[in-house]
Amino acid sequence: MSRSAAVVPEAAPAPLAVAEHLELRHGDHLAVEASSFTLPAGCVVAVIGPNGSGKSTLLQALAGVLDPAAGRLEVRGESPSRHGRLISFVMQSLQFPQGVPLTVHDVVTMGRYTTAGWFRRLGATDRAAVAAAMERVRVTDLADRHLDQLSGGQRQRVYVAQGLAQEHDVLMLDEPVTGLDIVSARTIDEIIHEQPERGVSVVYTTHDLDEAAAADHVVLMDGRVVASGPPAQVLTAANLDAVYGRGALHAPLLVHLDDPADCPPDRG
Ligand SMILES: Nc1ncnc2c1ncn2[C@@H]1O[C@H](COP(=O)(O)OP(=O)(O)OP(=O)(O)O)[C@@H](O)[C@H]1O
Repeated sequence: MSRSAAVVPEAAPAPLAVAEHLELRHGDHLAVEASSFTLPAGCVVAVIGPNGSGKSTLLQALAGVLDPAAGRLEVRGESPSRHGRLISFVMQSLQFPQGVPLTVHDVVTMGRYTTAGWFRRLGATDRAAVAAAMERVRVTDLADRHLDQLSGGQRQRVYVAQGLAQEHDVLMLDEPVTGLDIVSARTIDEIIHEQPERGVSVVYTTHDLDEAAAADHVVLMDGRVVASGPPAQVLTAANLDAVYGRGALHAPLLVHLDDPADCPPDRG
């Protein structure tokens, strides 16, 4: 008796994050009004919007350092605060304290402790992860310099190295290329886009429309999530007019859309 193989529908990949009527506050200030969206996993997600539109606030909530004021937010099916140690979060370099007497090597190594455990002695694997991260962002030659002796752009690269050294499978970066020279910005951009092939999901904020257009998924913000989806659906003239003002920006040329991303389809 011949048996035909049952056709099992492929399960939809689990999203990276799901928000329903999410509200975010800093004290009394409502920074992000009720927003609902879904972010795909294994992709590069760019968050874009004007100054003060809530990008950093949203990233803080996704990274589990700011609790929702209302609504629901899940990252990989759980409250993000439960993932604190499983997400690499690179803040804007301006938000880091100045005057801390640490070397570049110390700062990158600190990132590794979030993976290894604060009270554990770091082993060969940890040291290799630190060295590889410093090499990847080209700060190895700065290893013994104090942070205070670095330019803003060099410091920014050190913090990206700290995020990479953690080797978590979610990497969140707040304006990682702001203030970087062309070569450094390109290096960070390459690092961001090589993460999905390593199984790492990336969420990062940017002010650069072309960068957002090159992402797999875009979140457009203006005090709330105005649109969330593939760049061609989000970065439309109508959406950009609504957020930045009529005619202020031109929708980018979305050439990469002929080359579909390997991301799961948007369900947001
Ligand atoms: N710690 C804070 N306390 C009070 N209000 C805050 C705080 N951080 C941010 N805000 C306010 O929340 C809103 C969103 O700020 P957020 O930093 O998320 O914007 P952003 O889009 O990242 O801006 P930018 O592009 O300038 O970095 C702004 O109105 C801002 O003034």
